[in-house]
Amino acid sequence: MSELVFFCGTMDCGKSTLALQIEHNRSARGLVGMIFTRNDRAGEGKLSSRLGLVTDAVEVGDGADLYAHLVDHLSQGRRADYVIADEAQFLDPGQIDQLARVVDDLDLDVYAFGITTDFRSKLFPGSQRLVELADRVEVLQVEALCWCGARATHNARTVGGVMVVEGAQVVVGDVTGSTDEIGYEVLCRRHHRRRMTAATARAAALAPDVLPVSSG
Ligand SMILES: Nc1ncnc2c1ncn2[C@@H]1O[C@H](COP(=O)(O)OP(=O)(O)O)[C@@H](O)[C@H]1O
Ligand SMILES: Cc1cn([C@H]2C[C@H](O)[C@@H](COP(=O)(O)O)O2)c(=O)[nH]c1=O
Repeated sequence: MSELVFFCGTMDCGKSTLALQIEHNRSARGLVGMIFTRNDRAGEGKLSSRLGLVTDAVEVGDGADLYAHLVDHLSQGRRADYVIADEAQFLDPGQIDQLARVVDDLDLDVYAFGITTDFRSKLFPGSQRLVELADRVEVLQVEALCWCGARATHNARTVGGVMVVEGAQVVVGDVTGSTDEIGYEVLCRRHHRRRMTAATARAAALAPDVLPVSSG
């Protein structure tokens, strides 16, 4: 029986790497995948991992019908044995319904990968629909870590290392701490709630009022 599986986790926990491994293992056995993505950092029509692997993919545009795309593809006599959808948080809820229909009506496995919550710890609409519809939700087991060493569960958006809580839900970016630009950092819930990033924790530790006071 085919399945809709949602592989989720924070940013930088290995979702795209797993998507590429699933693709590699199936194509090594002669299966052909249909790979969808949206807004990958490597550019349009790419599925990329921080480990350096990248593959071509179909860029999903606003209003694209993923079920119709597969039906067209198959009716032209072309193959698709399974479907991968990376950056699935950026798909709209209707597109997630279309993926569920691919499973039920075309009998193809669909593996979707994405972050569940945004920088304000609110569900992305696409991820919410995946949680509602998926046969299985798998949280990735390679833990991304907060600067404090705890398991990272939340995604923070930063500007110059400082966590921000205002702005558009979608801003493509990375976790490599850049200076003034918008970036991201994964945090545990405690430090996300306190808006304490690695940079602000470091600054607080160096502040004069917390330096040891000499008794002499
Ligand atoms: N230089 C490196 N050496 C080993 N592993 C790395 C390196 N850079 C990144 N990684 C691994 O890749 C993971 C990120 O993989 P990626 O698939 O890009 O994540 P996601 O799609 O979840 O954002 C990191 O959590 C880490 O485990
Ligand atoms: C938290 C958050 C993230 N994004 C963007 C940033 C990245 O481009 C992707 C996540 O990619 P990854 O492969 O999982 O690292 O999502 C965003 O647009 N809005 C957010 O709130």
